[in-house]
Amino acid sequence: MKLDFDPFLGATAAPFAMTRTPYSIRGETDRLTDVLMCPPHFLAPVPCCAVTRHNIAQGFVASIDEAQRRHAELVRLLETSGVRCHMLTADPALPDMCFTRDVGVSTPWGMVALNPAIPHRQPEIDRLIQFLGASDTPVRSVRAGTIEGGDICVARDGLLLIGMSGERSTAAGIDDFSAPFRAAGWDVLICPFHADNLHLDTIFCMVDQKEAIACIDLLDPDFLAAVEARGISIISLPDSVASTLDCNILSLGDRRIVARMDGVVAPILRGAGYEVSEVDISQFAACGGGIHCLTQPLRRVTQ
Ligand SMILES: NC(=O)NCCC[C@H](N)C(=O)O
Repeated sequence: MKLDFDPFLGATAAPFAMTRTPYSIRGETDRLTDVLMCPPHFLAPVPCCAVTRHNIAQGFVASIDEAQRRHAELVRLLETSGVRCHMLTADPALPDMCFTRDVGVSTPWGMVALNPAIPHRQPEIDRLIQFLGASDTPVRSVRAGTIEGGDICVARDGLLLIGMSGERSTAAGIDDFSAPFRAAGWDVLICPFHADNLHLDTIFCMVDQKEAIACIDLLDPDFLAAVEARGISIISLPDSVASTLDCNILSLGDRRIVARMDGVVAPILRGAGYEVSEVDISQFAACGGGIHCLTQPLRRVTQ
């Protein structure tokens, strides 16, 4: 395993892009073939984000049985859709580890192990690196600032979108993560938003190469204008879906979407011509994460 791809920054970024890596993603809505997940055996509400704090105050206690059953349904759905699900081993000391999205990102040049801002999530990075050690994938680590995967959207070839609440992802972390993309000539758009919304993927997700769903009133107007200027149309969602994790969908590619059961997004996307499968994620949503957070895509292929 190669532990860094800093040498491929700058002028040499493009040649590196030509090398083959087992795990690689150029676009968030390309066909998904491999995903990294972790069973929620030790899921517990940690008061580290606004949604979870609210639910704890309402008396929420996680039901592990229910969470395991729903997670297994998500895994079955992905596998029957042709996606290989790779599993991390759950750890009683890591109650948020089922939200694999936040610890790593697959890029055209290999995997990036991120740097979570929340201390109890830091050890999840070691588990990711251990998992990747068994593959031939180059792995680069973010060393400056903090950045979490829920804020990163490798939207499509040449376009990277990053959310910056300043709490989970900071300017220094974003600079470090995005350096290879910039060096390879990608457009990088940064979206400031309120930290109560935790991550960009609670209020913005790509559903196709040229379409996204978004809580437009919670997003920076300049960011939205820049996204639209790049030919991406926005399906507008009400602000209320940020806390229900309804916007937090997973694209399987080919206009196939996995969405929250009984939410507002599934019927809207069906109406827009998408094939939508639904999973009950209420246990996870109460802990601050949805389907996008529960899945870390490792490999997508262009359609
Ligand atoms: N991408 C996401 O929005 N992930 C959800 C993470 C929830 C977890 N309780 C956290 O606050 O880190």
